[in-house]
Amino acid sequence: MSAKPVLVVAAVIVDDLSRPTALLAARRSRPEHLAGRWEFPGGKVDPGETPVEGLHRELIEELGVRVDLGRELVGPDDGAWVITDRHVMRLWFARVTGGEPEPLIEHDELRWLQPSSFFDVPWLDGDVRIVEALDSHFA
Ligand SMILES: Nc1nc2c([nH]c(=O)n2[C@H]2C[C@H](O)[C@@H](COP(=O)(O)OP(=O)(O)OP(=O)(O)O)O2)c(=O)[nH]1
Repeated sequence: MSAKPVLVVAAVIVDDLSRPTALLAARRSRPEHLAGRWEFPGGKVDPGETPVEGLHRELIEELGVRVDLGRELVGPDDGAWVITDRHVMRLWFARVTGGEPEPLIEHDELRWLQPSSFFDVPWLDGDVRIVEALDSHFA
């Protein structure tokens, strides 16, 4: 029997929640096997945290920003997104309300991407279908 998947929460940070034209992608700097690949900022939920609490904490730790959350990007796997054989991810749209995003830990570069350049960067394998699904949400 396989173990229960670990929940990862992440943000699709956009320029405008009601009419997004760009999202903020982050390049991982570690661990080595993920370094150089791009992802949605976020991380694992800690014991005792709700997913939304965990997401706010991760965004402060990783990017130094506070955000307003929009709606969840509901996925096809019981409402979430299976991203690896051990992790399942939930994502929310978000808009920065405090601070300027910086790659503080885990990342070494951030980039705003418009739909025409979504695939200019090499996403983590599990994120590819999420980025594809996002296209229809952008102006
Ligand atoms: N944050 C994030 N993780 C992703 C994405 N896509 C994807 O496959 N993953 C994988 C990478 C990792 O194996 C796992 C999340 O782990 P993480 O390293 O971000 O979690 P964390 O910040 O809590 O880190 P740690 O304390 O365990 O070091 O999910 C994504 O878009 N965002």
